[in-house]
Amino acid sequence: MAGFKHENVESLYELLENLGSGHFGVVRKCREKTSGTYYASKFIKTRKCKGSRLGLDREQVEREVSILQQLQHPSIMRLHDVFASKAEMVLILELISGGELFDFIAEKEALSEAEAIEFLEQILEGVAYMHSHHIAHFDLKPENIMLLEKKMPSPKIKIIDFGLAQKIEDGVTFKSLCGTPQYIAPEVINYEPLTSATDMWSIGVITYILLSGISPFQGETDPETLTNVASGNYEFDDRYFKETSEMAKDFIRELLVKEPKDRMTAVECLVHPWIKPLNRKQVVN
Ligand SMILES: COc1cc(-c2ccc3ncc(-c4cccc([C@@H](O)NCCN(C)C)c4)n3n2)ccc1O
Repeated sequence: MAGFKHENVESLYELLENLGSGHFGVVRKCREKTSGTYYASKFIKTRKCKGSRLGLDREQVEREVSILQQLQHPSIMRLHDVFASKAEMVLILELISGGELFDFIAEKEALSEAEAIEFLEQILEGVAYMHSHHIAHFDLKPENIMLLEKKMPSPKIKIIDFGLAQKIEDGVTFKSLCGTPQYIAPEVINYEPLTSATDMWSIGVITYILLSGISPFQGETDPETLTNVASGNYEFDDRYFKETSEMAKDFIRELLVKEPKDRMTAVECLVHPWIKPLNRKQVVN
């Protein structure tokens, strides 16, 4: 993909309906005029000056673009083109039409272990790939996992929103207080160095939610949620986990570990017996 285009995005793309919006900006469906291919276009207002509270830092968006340009994996949404003007940047992205995993879970309340494993294996392959490129996402949550198509027998997932992602450099400490309370790891709250293990905590939380429909650390308020995360205390309430296999609980236990270096890596998760059964006896329904 070339560098940033400076012409008007509408010279090359026909802008269509709004798909949604969020902290990141607005996402619109669009159609590339030359090929007729449909994409998603993410419009991001950039700050006019350093002190301004409106818009995102240009460097922050350039970092997201640089990270996306390094990632080509089936589980990670693809960046196709980028436009930049004085006050706005537009990312042209692979169109993902199946909605958020968050909504998929909400409709089903909880998934079977086999369904959860099918999603998690794809998420872990994408995360193992990004970690192998020394990139951490730092905002993994069901809202940032989208389904490529609705109603497919085996839905394909896409990880989106790399707005908080960072290159993890050896010897370079990265700390941040960003993220969503119920998914962030204890080291984020304690303002300690963040690493790829920070993503693995979030995957433990996502797994817990996929299997139960409830969130392990969710409190009545954000401060209460953060206190629960910092304590690392959670339980497998029998009302939601009585049918859950010990193997699945072990998988979660090996991720929701306060000490980052003691958590499973994405590669270790992919060979955990719950994800990759060693024999038929270990296969879950
Ligand atoms: C690259 O970063 C982003 C990509 C996207 C993205 C990429 C491809 C794509 N195809 C369809 C959509 C889409 C469809 C419906 C709603 C949304 C979005 O507004 N909500 C999903 C994002 N989530 C962060 C709430 C996005 N998207 N969204 C959304 C947010 C991002 O920060």
